[in-house]
Amino acid sequence: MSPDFDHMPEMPNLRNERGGSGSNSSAGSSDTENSMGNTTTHGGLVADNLSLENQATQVVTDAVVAAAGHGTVEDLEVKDAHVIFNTVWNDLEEEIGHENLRFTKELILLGGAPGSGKGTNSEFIAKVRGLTCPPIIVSDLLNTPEAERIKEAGGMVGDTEVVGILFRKLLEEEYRDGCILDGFPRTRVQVECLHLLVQKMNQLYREYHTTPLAINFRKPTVHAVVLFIDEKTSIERQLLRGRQIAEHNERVALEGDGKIIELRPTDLDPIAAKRRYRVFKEKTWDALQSLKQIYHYHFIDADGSIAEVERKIRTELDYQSSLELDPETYDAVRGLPLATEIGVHARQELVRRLDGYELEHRELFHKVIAVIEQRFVPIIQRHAIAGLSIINSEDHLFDDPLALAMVIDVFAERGFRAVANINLAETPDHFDLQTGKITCKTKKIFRFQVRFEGSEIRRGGR
Ligand SMILES: Nc1ncnc2c1ncn2[C@@H]1O[C@H](COP(=O)(O)OP(=O)(O)O)[C@@H](O)[C@H]1O
Repeated sequence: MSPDFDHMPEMPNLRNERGGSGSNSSAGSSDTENSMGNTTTHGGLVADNLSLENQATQVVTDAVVAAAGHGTVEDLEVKDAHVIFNTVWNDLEEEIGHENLRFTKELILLGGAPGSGKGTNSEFIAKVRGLTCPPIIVSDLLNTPEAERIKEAGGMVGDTEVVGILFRKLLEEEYRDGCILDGFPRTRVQVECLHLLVQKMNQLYREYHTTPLAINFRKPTVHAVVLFIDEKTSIERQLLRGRQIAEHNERVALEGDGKIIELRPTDLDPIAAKRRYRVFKEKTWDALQSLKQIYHYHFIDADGSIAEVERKIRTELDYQSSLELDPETYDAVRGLPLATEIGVHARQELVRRLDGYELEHRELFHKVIAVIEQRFVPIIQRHAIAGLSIINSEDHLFDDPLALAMVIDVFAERGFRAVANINLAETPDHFDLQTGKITCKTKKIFRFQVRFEGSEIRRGGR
């Protein structure tokens, strides 16, 4: 196995192959082409589809900024969350009494970008889960003048306020069997507060388990349902909602029948709608993803018609419950990504990686692009009909694994599917007449397979 791979960053579609001296690797210099891909592989390391990026945007809370330099962002957020949680919890306990801290049995956390369909699908999800109470729409709970002002600007209300109001709401009798939380958690601090709440609920369950009050303290279950849409769809749907509500309110004003619905300024202004989506991406997305490590996690690709999304939600919820995995088994596999999730994210991650190359490795990136343009593209053009080119290169540029990853990503961005192999070809270099020992020279050959839609040529004769 090539030692290069010991230090190789994660990269997509990169294979390491060791070819013996008999391999068909082209030993010539520069880039060569080959129309047959018959490489010999000997137990090479395969590192397919691994992501290069590890650049998740960090959420920085006010407290973190204030305390900068005293620990990691995560540590500080956990501390923040403990302070917030303990304050809220102690207040509640004092106000209503320990044995009245009766929370819900089943929490369904409904998350997703603005416009992803949380409001649209919450009734359907309630039906599927057999819940009759209305969803708790967290942003509707936040209606103090200060909170309204923040919401109108597309920002997020402070964690202390959200957690305080929400926990109080969750204690209402009608949510005892379960409830849908539309729009919580939205930050990592809120995720931490949720963990602490679930811990307390579990403690209460254990405490009252063998007492006559046990029915009020059932073991909680938590499901996270995450609806995924991209930025463009998010903005389109926010604006669509704005138009629908404006039309509805006009009708109500004209006919005097029905109720005026609150119209969010961000639903009328494309720039504000975009800002709202960005806030979601920076602060909420990672927080939602982290839920899959702990709770039942349902990722839904929410692109498509309302009926299609409903179908996906039903399939996902039915599927997970029909598996009836033992909790320990489920715990063991839950951290692995779902196939649907990977497919949907692939494009976004590619964009993020490409932008990262331009920002952080500009010189190498432009060298790679130049090689592709000047040496690879002419070869590919000659194989336009076959839709497959195999290009061998000995360019030392590719000694850097990042350069190989760049080739694959650039091709992917342009609609090609590329795979890179490294062949180590050993050619006899020296023959010792006395001992009979042959010394070989190892040559590294980078082989790129580039696939694309070939051209249909109608054969003559008809
Ligand atoms: N699958 C869908 N296809 C088309 N429009 C949708 C879909 N889901 C929701 N919408 C529309 O998008 C807008 C925003 O949906 P909403 O449920 O209010 O999103 P959220 O609560 O996640 O912000 C609404 O006008 C809704 O009718």
